[in-house]
Amino acid sequence: MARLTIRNICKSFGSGFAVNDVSLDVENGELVCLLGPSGSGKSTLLRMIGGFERPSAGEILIDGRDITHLPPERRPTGMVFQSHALWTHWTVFDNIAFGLKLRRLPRADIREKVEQALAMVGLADYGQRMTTQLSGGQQQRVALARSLVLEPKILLLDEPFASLDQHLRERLRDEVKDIQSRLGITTLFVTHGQDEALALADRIVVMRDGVMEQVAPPDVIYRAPQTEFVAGFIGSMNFLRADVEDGVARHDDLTLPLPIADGPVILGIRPEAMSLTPSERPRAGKVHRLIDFGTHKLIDIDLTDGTRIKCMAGPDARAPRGLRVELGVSAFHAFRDGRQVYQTTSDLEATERSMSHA
Ligand SMILES: Nc1ncnc2c1ncn2[C@@H]1O[C@H](COP(=O)(O)OP(=O)(O)OP(=O)(O)O)[C@@H](O)[C@H]1O
Repeated sequence: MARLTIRNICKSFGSGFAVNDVSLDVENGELVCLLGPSGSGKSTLLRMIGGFERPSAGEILIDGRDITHLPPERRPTGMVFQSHALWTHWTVFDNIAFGLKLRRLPRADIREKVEQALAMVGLADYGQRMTTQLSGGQQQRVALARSLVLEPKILLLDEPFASLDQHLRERLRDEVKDIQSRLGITTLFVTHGQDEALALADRIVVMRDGVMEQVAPPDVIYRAPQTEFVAGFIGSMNFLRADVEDGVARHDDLTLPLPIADGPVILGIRPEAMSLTPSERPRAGKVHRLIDFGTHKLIDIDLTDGTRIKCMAGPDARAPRGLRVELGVSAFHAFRDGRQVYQTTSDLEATERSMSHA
């Protein structure tokens, strides 16, 4: 168990910053997901923590000890990469034992630790196989065991399941979460999959262009996105352009009370916060199509200003194509210049509740 402190860390490649002045504290046993689009600096940040990239500025501390300039092998970190880089001419056992042999542990200790690590990742009987005889998911498990066996204080995972199919990815994700919470190991997990981050993380760091847009538990990120970017990146969000006048936001298809200064605004409304009722108005929004997901339905609506939005409805909902509808809204966010300037109390209450549990 360890505490990780990142202070004002920067990394520039040539003229641009891949990571720009990032500061973050990760608590003992916490699992933090770095989430963001391709090129947002997630891997660079992780690689600096692991010692595979030299920061241009800033400090990295583990339990208060400055490790900024130590090489990877002298850091108490273990890293699992997207491509597992196992030694293909060695057995699974030898792959996992390698780091322990470098540390010159007695053979009996090595055997015991490797067997424990294999059991932990569900490969107890696979020690004598060659790594080429394993599936992609099993190879990633070996990569994980190879890191865990060294008992790192901090585990760093860089999109470890990106190359696996969805089903296997979900299974391994759950297994990693189980192992991580059982061992209580402080973990950073890079992903560009929002589902993965929402399912795994104690806290999510949303990154964009090398900076942190928001750092918060998953439900806070979902319910109280601080920027328009975070709102659009996590979950599904409908964005509507509206104008505020005298505390009311007006859009062709929607009017909402909005106690902020007059002027243009972007409204953000989740599909599950929208409801529909049939309309008599000839210029009301119109059903484009309905997709049945079994547990719920998703209805695409074409609004009069040409925007297409999504509305979530129950499994029995019906909405024939072309039906005119009025929109109802139970919760929404408002953004100006990319920043959140207002959100409804129902969302705020949910956020405050979850923060008081954190
Ligand atoms: N060795 C390098 N030399 C030059 N530029 C680099 C290098 N490594 C990363 N970059 C640049 O730094 C930026 C951040 O890259 P990084 O790999 O950290 O992003 P990422 O969020 O992990 O993306 P992905 O999800 O695609 O892996 C990108 O613009 C990338 O092109």
